[in-house]
Amino acid sequence: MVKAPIKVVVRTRPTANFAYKNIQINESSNYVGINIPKNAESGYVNHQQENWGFHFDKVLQNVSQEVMFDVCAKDIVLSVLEGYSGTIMCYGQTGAGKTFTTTGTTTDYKYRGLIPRCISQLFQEVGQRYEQQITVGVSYLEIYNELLTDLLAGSVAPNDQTQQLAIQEDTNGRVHVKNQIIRQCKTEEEAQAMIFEGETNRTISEHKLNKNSSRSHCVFTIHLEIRSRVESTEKVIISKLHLVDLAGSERTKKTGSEGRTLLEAQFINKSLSFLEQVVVALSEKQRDHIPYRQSKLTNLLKDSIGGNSKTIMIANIWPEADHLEETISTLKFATRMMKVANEATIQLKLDPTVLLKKYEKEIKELKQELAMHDTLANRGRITYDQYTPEQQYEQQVLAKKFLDGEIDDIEFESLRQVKELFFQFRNLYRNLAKDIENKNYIETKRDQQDTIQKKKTDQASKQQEAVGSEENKNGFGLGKARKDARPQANIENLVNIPKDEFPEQKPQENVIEKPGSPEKSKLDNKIVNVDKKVAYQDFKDKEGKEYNDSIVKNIEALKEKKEEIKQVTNLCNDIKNEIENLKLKLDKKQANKNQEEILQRIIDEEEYEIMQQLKEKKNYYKQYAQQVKDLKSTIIIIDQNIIHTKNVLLNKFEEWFQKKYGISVNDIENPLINQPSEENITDNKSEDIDPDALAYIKAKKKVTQLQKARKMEKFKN
Ligand SMILES: Nc1ncnc2c1ncn2[C@@H]1O[C@H](COP(=O)(O)OP(=O)(O)OP(=O)(O)O)[C@@H](O)[C@H]1O
Repeated sequence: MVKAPIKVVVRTRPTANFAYKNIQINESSNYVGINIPKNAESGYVNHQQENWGFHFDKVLQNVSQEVMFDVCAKDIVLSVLEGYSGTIMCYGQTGAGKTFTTTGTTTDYKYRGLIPRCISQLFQEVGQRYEQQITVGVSYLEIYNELLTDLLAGSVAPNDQTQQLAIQEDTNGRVHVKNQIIRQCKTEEEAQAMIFEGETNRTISEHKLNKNSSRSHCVFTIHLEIRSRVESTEKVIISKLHLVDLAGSERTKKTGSEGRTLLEAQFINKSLSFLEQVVVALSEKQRDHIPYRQSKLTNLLKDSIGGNSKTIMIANIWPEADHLEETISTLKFATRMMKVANEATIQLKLDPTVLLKKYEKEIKELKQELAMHDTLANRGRITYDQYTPEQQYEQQVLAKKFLDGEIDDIEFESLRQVKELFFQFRNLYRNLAKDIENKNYIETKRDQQDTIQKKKTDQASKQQEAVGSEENKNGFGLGKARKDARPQANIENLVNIPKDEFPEQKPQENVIEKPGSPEKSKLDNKIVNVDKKVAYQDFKDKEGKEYNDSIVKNIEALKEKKEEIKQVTNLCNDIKNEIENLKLKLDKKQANKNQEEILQRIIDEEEYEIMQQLKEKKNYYKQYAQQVKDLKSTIIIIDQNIIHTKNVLLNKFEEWFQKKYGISVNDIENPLINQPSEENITDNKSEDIDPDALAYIKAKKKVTQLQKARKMEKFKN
């Protein structure tokens, strides 16, 4: 942002009748002095001012058009190409050389004015700025009797009401002219042609002082749109260069205007006096209201005077004795103008095409993200802190359930959770791999022991057979009788206590029992007489009742909670679908918008209604999702309670069994009866199956999975 006062350059019109007695010009000190001797008719006591002295940024006398351009326009053109808007305006009495300065003459090339010279320089610069794509547009307006006329709109009558254009301000306070024609010019020639087109359409009124003088204000504007060719951005720099040829500032009485011309002159003076008021207001620091809206001229030049433009005013004076008053008036106004500070800024706009592409990309990415977050229970609470040990355990339980097939789906709440779950899966995989290794080791050991044991048993049988034949010979036949006495049904009906749930049996490597020895007989008798299932049921009804009841109660509660979570999940899904539908509706509405509506973020009633509904549904979704979350935690807790109580019950049963029968439950090797197949076990049915059987199945399933994993690992290696 550059804050700088408006620059003022004084240009004198060359004349053979220069008022040397009255006007003193010092170009090196940029000074203009005026002396008007006191009127003798005013008497001895005369307060009439005699001398005026003015200092300006530059005072130019008898300079060429080229020098004029170099001093006043060259830098402004360059800064317009940088993105700053600029204004060069010519002010002065009729005939002082405003049009000559602004447009110049068509008779001689060297007399061309600022507008054609600016166009030339601009196109030269544009041709050299390869890294930028610069679009040049031209507009030409005339303000005549407070009416705006577009000089590029064909030939129009000066006061044709239908040609009225409107001055508007956008949301950034930038001034625009509605319905104004901006001709895009690709070449310098095209742009130069616009000057002539405008000139032919310019309204010229007959005037007493100068036939050619204009009674209107003319604003020629070069519009630039600068895009970078190097980086892809939706930002477009927009800048304007106004070249303003103001109407003559002379007073009405002097022109001797009559009728229609008088009306014109009043309008001119009015709009110039409004311009003066704006300048006065801006030059006084304490003034906060600037009366821009009083006239079309001040409204149109709002950016140029006290706004965000780099502005130069050229005060054209006609240094002849006849025009001394007008000269003083022009120089006074010019001095005021020097007190006005402008704050030049680079103006940007967003290119709708690039912006649309960017939005499309953004929408795509957001949709992906949304899909990820769709199940997010509480969107506002995404955090990226580390999971606490409790949370990690929760995720571990979830991962286990998923691996065990207890749940088929995981509702992710955040990316953080996805990450954590991945860690947990890895941990589980590592642990399982270790387990498999250990189990394989134990199994190999067992096989070895079994082989040794088998060999020994075979030997013992042979010996026993030998003894038996001896006994038969003696008429006892005990061996066979004992064998038959073992009740087969009882063996099969032994209680279905999973072996895995009891402590691992230590391999009894050194126990070599002689068949028929007293210890072995005692053990065999015990096994034969104990029905595990009956014993376990008996235990559960009496000593283990408290634990068994707790398990039953928990299983009931689990059932209830599972039903509840099912219902709330359904509700959640319904709301999710409703949200999806509303979003689709909203997308559709937004797709039907035009670019202006998108840029101005215009929302109609229906869209607002959809947004409200969406907000409401999202709140409901949050509540239900929270309920699901709470229920899940409850279910996990109940599940853990069941497992824990079951372990306690089984341990107590083992103690009780040992006490009662003198052996461990594990000493009885028997298959489970009515063993449900793994395939038949589903979450829904699991509550109807004996929990112990279920635990066994799960354990078995786990081992199978471990073995599968092991195989897979071997396969991969
Ligand atoms: N610096 C100059 N060198 C040569 N001729 C000039 C110069 N300034 C003005 N003139 C001549 O003076 C005449 C009046 O100038 P011009 O039409 O530019 O005045 P103006 O201020 O624009 O008047 P109006 O307010 O009527 O538009 C023209 O013939 C123009 O060629």
